[in-house]
Amino acid sequence: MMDANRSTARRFGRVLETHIALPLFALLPLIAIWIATFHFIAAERDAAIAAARDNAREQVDTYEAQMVRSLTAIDQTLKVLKYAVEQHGADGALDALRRQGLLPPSLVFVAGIADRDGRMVASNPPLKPLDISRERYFSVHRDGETTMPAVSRAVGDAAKLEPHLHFTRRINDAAGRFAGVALVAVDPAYFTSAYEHSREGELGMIGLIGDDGVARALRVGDRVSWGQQVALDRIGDDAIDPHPTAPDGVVRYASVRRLHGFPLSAVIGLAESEQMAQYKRNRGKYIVAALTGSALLIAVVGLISAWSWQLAKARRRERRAQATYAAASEASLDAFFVLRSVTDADGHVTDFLIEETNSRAEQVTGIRKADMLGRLVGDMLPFYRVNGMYEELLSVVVDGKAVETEWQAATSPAVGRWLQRQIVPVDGGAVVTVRDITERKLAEERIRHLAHHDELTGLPNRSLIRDRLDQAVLNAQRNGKHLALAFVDLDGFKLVNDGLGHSAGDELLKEVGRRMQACLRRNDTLGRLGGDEFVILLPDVSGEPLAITPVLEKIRQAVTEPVQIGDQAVQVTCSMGVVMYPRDGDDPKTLMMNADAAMYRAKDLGSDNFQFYTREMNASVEEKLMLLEGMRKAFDSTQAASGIAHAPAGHFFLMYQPKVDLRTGRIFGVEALIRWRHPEHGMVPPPRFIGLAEESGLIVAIGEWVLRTACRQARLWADAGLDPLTVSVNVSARQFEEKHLVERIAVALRDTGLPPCALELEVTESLLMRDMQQAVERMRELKAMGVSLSIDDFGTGYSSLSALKSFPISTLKIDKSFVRDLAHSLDDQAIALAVISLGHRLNLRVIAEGVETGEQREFLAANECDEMQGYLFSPPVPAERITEMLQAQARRVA
Ligand SMILES: Nc1nc2c(ncn2[C@@H]2O[C@@H]3COP(=O)(O)O[C@H]4[C@@H](O)[C@H](n5cnc6c(=O)[nH]c(N)nc65)O[C@@H]4COP(=O)(O)O[C@H]3[C@H]2O)c(=O)[nH]1
Repeated sequence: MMDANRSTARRFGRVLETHIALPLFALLPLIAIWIATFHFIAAERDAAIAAARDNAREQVDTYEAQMVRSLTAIDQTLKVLKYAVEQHGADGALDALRRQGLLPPSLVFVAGIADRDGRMVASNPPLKPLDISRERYFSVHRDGETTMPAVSRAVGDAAKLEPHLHFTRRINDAAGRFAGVALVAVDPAYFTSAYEHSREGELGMIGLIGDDGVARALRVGDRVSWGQQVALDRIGDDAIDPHPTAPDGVVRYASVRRLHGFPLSAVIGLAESEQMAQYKRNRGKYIVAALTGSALLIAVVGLISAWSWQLAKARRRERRAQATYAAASEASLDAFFVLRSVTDADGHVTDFLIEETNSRAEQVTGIRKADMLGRLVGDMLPFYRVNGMYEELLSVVVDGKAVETEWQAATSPAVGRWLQRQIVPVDGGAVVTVRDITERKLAEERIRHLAHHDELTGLPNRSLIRDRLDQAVLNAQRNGKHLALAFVDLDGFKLVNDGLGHSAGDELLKEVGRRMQACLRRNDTLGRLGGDEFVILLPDVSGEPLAITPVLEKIRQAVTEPVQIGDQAVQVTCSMGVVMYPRDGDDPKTLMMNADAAMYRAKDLGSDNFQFYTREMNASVEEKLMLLEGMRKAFDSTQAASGIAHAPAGHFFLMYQPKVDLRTGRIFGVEALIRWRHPEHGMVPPPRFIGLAEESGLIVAIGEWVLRTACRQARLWADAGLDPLTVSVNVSARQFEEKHLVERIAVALRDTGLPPCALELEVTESLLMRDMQQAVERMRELKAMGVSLSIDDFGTGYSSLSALKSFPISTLKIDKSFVRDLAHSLDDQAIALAVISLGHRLNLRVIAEGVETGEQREFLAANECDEMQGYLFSPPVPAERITEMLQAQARRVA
């Protein structure tokens, strides 16, 4: 209902708008103009008609009077002629009248006398002989007396060729008998000479019409005619209606007067076109004036309406825009303020007045909208003169350029929130929009943090470290200072990660990160490159490596402290490679490369230490490349020359180290150990190239070659009838994890014909811990095949006892690092004893490697270690030497 009312009101309001109302109102004067015009025209026409009628009447009256006078004079002449004839006879009548001066002027009138036979007997002026006996009027006169004279039609005759009218009267003799006719001949033009152009116009008609309806004289303009038939009955006395009239059919206001005493009527006709000409001219003028007035009115109204329509349209558009803007700004998440500049007497802007705002602005300012409108910003927010906002507004208003600023609010209710204001100049002021961008800022901050930090530890990541290093190098360059960069790699982390799971690994990394961080100063950077690799940047150090040794040692020790993860305490160490700027490189890339090299050197040197970079380290990187290339070549040529007992330089070959039963002293097996004689560098020890082969993946192919060669050799020994031997082959992690390991071993055994029980695979403790479940499955398959397994280097890793229980192994090997100081180190003794008793408790045989001295052997034997291998008995030797040993042993037994 309300809506309907509102829309009606709106429609009504629209009607009242000038561009609609004005044309409507303009119709009134327009109609008035035309009513008045037609009224004037009608009045004019009536007046013109009335004037025409009056004219016609007046003129016919005048004409009538003239004609009566002329005709009476003619009739008088006739009567005089008649009397004279009766008195003097036809011959003397004219002379008598001439004498008396009673004859009419002969120029205009011809007075004549005809005898009873119709012959013209006398005339003035004298005429040629004329006979009128056949004229109608003659017979009329002959046949009887008439009261009025007869008037002939205009005729031309023998006496006078030009047509003329005969006015006649009967002449009687003394006895009253017909004696002839008195005649006056008159030119018809005589009766129309009263025609005046000024009165009758060019088309006016004036004339005498006989009672027979035939015109005796008729003049239109200058032309005089006669003889036409004129319908007198249509011409009334009052010339009421104009109608077509003789002789030309022109429409005339005509009026007729019957002439008393004559068989004639006087007729006046005034041409309607001439009588109404003035009226018509005036009518044209009125219409032109009305048209001009209307056109002017329409033009003015049209212009005003168009202008008003444009104005209304613009206003409507503005209103709609304002409504849309108001709705949009109300719904907007941005606060907005429409500010009008307030100026002083000199025209300088001194403050800004709030003209419009929205509800969001209430939330941002904490001030009600009603309290803001109409107030000066300076009164409402006094601090705006000190926080730069006023200057900004001023510059926008003065320069006419929009500005955008982000700031953190320092006052409530938005205190602490990030806001963005945009000031846009408008006519007479500015519009300020304020947006809360806190969420965006936080998200940006978070993205920035994520982009530059490691998610797990929250430490700077590679890109941020690189940034800081770049910055630190630049600073050091500029200020002539030094900086140190250390690459830290955790030793044994993989074991924890693989053995205890990734979350344990993650915990360990976080804890180690925290500890290292605790050892550093605030402007040092600790970052994580990924995996178990960390980086430490000490941006401001003295150029002396010794000066940073304490902090490095502190870090090393902090890392080494056991870490409690769940119910288990784990321990890792770290290897650090350290470089100094500018000593070890003058750009970030070189520094990082060299720190990496130094870190690898620390690893090579047995881990749990830090190494300062030296030039030689890079050489070892080159050496690695050289070794890799050499290994590839060596492997190819070894393959090609397979079967040659003593391999030439550049080939791989195997040496065998006997394994001896500690109780009996008999050789019961051998360990196959690979050897590589480099063509230029001579013998390359396995620790130098096995890791590289592992890294490059070459170990899989090399390992298979070792396996097949060792099996073939064992088969040769068996075939030679020597004591049964078990050949042990080292299997590296990469090899062990290789998909087809079990098949490859089966094929090698089948190809060489070696019984599976004669083969033992040595795997390292750390290898098994990488993926315990898969490792156990593999071992079970191998055991099912008949191949035995032993754990190499036992005691160096983190094998849990429960894990060890589930491994299907037959032998535990005590690492030579524990055997080395067995005679003196109580710790090593304890470890050896623990391994022996653990092995025995799990029904495993225990073998000690690296036995070099009798003391070591005694200790091991005394503590029930089962087997041993080491230089004490024999270093690794070629196969032939083993053959000899076995033969000697056989001989001893025999
Ligand atoms: N100090 C000392 N050392 C002794 C003594 N007796 C034997 N050794 C050395 O101890 C290492 C025993 O091998 P490992 O622990 O399996 O350690 C091996 C093994 O892990 C790896 N390796 C050797 N050959 C192969 C192979 O064919 N395949 C794989 N995957 N690894 C191999 O290289 C390591 C080193 O091999 P080698 O240099 O041949 O070094 C051998 C051997 O020469 C001793 O009384 N005192």
